[in-house]
Amino acid sequence: AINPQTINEKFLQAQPYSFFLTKVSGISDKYNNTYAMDIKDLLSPSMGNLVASCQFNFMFDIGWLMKQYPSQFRTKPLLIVHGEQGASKNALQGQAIPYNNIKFCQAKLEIMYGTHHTKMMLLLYDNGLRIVIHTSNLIQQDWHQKTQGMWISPIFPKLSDISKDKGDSVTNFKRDLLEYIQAYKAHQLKEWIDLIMKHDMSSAKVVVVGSVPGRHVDRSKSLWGHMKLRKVLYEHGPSQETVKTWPMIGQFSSIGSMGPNKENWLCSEWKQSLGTTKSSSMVSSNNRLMLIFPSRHNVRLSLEGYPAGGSIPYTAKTAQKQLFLNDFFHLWKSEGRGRTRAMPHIKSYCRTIQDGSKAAWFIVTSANLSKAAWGALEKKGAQLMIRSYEIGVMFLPKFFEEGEVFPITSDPGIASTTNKLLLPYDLPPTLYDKKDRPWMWDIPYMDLPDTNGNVWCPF
Ligand SMILES: O=C(O)c1c[nH]c2c(Br)cccc2c1=O
Repeated sequence: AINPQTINEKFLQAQPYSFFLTKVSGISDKYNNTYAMDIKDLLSPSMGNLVASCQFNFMFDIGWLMKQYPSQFRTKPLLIVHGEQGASKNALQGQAIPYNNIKFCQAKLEIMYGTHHTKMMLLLYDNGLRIVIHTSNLIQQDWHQKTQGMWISPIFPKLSDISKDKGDSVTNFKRDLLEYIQAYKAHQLKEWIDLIMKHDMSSAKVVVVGSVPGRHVDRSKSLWGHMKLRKVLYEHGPSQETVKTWPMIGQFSSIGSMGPNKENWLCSEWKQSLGTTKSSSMVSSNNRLMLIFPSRHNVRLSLEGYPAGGSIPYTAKTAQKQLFLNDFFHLWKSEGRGRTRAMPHIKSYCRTIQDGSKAAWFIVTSANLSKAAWGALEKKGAQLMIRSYEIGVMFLPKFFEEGEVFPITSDPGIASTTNKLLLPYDLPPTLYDKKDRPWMWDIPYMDLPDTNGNVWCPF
């Protein structure tokens, strides 16, 4: 049905990829009625009769979050997994004083500058368990006028006790999800680990790509970050022959320090991982890397205006050290999804044919373009150092019975009448104008007013 009327119809229409964007206030309904979910849709009784939930995230407004649950679910046990320490940890716990159903789990962050970026919902119903892996903070403005992504699992049924089958899928979704959650080594997560073990996730078609802080060596080196991506592409990726001229695309809402030049990390180890193909990890330098990141004018003309930039924390100090990135930048454009003015907080990566009609793989994740998120090889490649917790899911054609590549589109109308994977932005990407610059959140923009007639003075 091109115009689904119920949450369930919307969910069914988006299968088998089950990749949605968040609803955006202020754009035509036709861009919100299909392939888009609001947080209230996710938590609605139509999705399942909630028994308990677990919310992994970076930023929380607990009062607002509780209002997103239907009233009958607001007293169900809720575990909040966060990365706050000290005073901000106390402040977060202070927000939950009125709610005696809320417990906390502090993810340990033992490496400097690491953060708990992971955004994931574990939703336990009376008839099974659903996982949502997404990109939105649990604050109102992350669900208002931004482009955010989410993968919504089916309801995984309970394993029949007698079944010896451990309930995993061909993509080892369950094994990888358990390995990720076990890496927290947090006693508050034990009951959720036990619950995951008891459910049948054999229908999961996506691959988990997560990051946990640490200096990972030997077998662990390929469990996380861009080395997990490299391993998955080496085993399940496209043939070198098929994609040898295909560009790689990174799309994100913040950028870390890339080092002194593109050879330091971006176009060496990171690009090598994105460019890995079945049984071959060489990537020819002529494979283009295109980076989609909001420009100053993207932000100025957005629905939120300059304040959208408050969630695009790229600093002038970091930008100044890496002007080589300017050759890679492309605009945020999402005419197909009606979201050109809904600034991206989604992070996604893919490899597509130049004309944008096919993709070899697609990832939606919490991970921005940073060594902290994806990891940096150290000790001559013997260890992968990751600072932050991240999680995302990877779509590979072979697990969706698609040949070697996905047909893709950015037009929901086309997606609804074919089985094409629907992307969040327009392809091919559009280079910045000569004079445009990447958005930086810590410098003033006084010369031109934004959508709401305001200027930006971040002091
Ligand atoms: O992973 C995320 O969601 C985010 C991480 N860091 C942020 C900073 Br620093 C400032 C403003 C927004 C964000 C943000 O949204």
